[in-house]
Amino acid sequence: MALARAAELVGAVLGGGNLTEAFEHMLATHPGWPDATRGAVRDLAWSTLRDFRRSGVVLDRLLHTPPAPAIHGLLLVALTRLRQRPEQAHTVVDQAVQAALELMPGLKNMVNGVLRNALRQRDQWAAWTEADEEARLGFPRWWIARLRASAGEGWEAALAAGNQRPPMAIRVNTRRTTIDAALAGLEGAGLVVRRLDNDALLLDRPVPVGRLPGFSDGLLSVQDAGAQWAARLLAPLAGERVLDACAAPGGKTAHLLECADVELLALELDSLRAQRVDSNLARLGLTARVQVADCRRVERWWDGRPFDRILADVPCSASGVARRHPDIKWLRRETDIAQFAAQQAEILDALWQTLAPGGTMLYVTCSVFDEENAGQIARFCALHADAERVPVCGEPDLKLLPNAEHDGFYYALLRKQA
Ligand SMILES: C[S@@+](CC[C@H](N)C(=O)[O-])C[C@H]1O[C@@H](n2cnc3c(N)ncnc32)[C@H](O)[C@@H]1O
Repeated sequence: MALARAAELVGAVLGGGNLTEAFEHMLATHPGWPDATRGAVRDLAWSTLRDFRRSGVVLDRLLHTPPAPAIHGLLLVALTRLRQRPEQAHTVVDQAVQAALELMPGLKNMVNGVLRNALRQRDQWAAWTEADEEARLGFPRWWIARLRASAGEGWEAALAAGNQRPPMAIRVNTRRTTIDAALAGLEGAGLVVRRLDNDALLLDRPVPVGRLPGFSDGLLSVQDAGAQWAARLLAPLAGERVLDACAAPGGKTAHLLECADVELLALELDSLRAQRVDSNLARLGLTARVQVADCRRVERWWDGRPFDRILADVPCSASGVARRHPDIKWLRRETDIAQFAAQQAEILDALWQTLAPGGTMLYVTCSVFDEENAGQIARFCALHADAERVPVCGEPDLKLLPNAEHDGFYYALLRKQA
């Protein structure tokens, strides 16, 4: 059953769909699924898509043309499973044939034949993978080239980390508890936790949020450790006017409000996503004004009172979080990067007008590509003579590449001359 449902999800992505949306839709149509089923389907679909091209190179040897997305998805899922559980080969093939019967009965024999053929050539898989850069590194060729150019010598480790299951980190709501008390609570619940430099609490392995003591009472949130730099770096002070220009789902909005009593305006373009900001804040006992707006259309939302601090957590390629959203590897095109960069430039230029002289703006992406990061900030500073760079952790900017502790992020801090 898990195989057929995961195949549908992978097939949806092969057809150009969004993985998270497809999964949410599937859960909505199967409300009775136990946690174990949800987890199994998710794990299989996500790991298949994370293994970009590894199963694809095997299929390329066995099929001249790719079949319909659902069956193509099924073959990729089954090959991924065969790599994960070689000792269960016959069970996996039988399950795949059952899944084919359900998805496209006419292709049952083809699925059986391809998988048995693949198994007969299993000792070749490693060599086929090794000979194909995309399969060996698990990312599209253009992505590898860009990361190599942007990240220096850390590029290969960043790709390897980007193929792993992501870590899980906790943010403590310091309005309701202390870091020490939260740490003790997590350890008391049998979890192994490490406190990082920015007070993010890193779990040794992901757990369902239901296992986090105090989650429903708003003591804790799940937020990647890399994302927990934003509020620290922007460092708002009590009484300041703060703009969070691209806010949903509201992780950083909440963190800013946990740090200081500020007057915060949270803007979000997508009205459905804006509701998630409201619900996150409600769980944590925090308040802000949440407004659905395009932050670039300043004349539509700004009352003319300048902000002391602005968080610009802009839309981006999300190349730093691909292990959480592995459909990105399959769906992004290299030409998308210039489009994101153009959109980011518009956002930065628009928001700058609303920043008070002497105020600071934090630019954030979860991208690992220079064009969206340091290149974007260099462009901005060249155009705005009143912008000065503020060092971040002693460096011009903070470039976090994905690793075992955090996802990939970019941070740059700008001050408007007084
Ligand atoms: C990287 S996400 C923000 C994540 C969020 N800051 C957090 O930590 O939870 C970018 C968000 O910006 C929104 N967005 C994109 N373009 C926008 C625009 N022009 N104005 C306002 N929001 C925008 C997207 O819908 C998306 O929710």
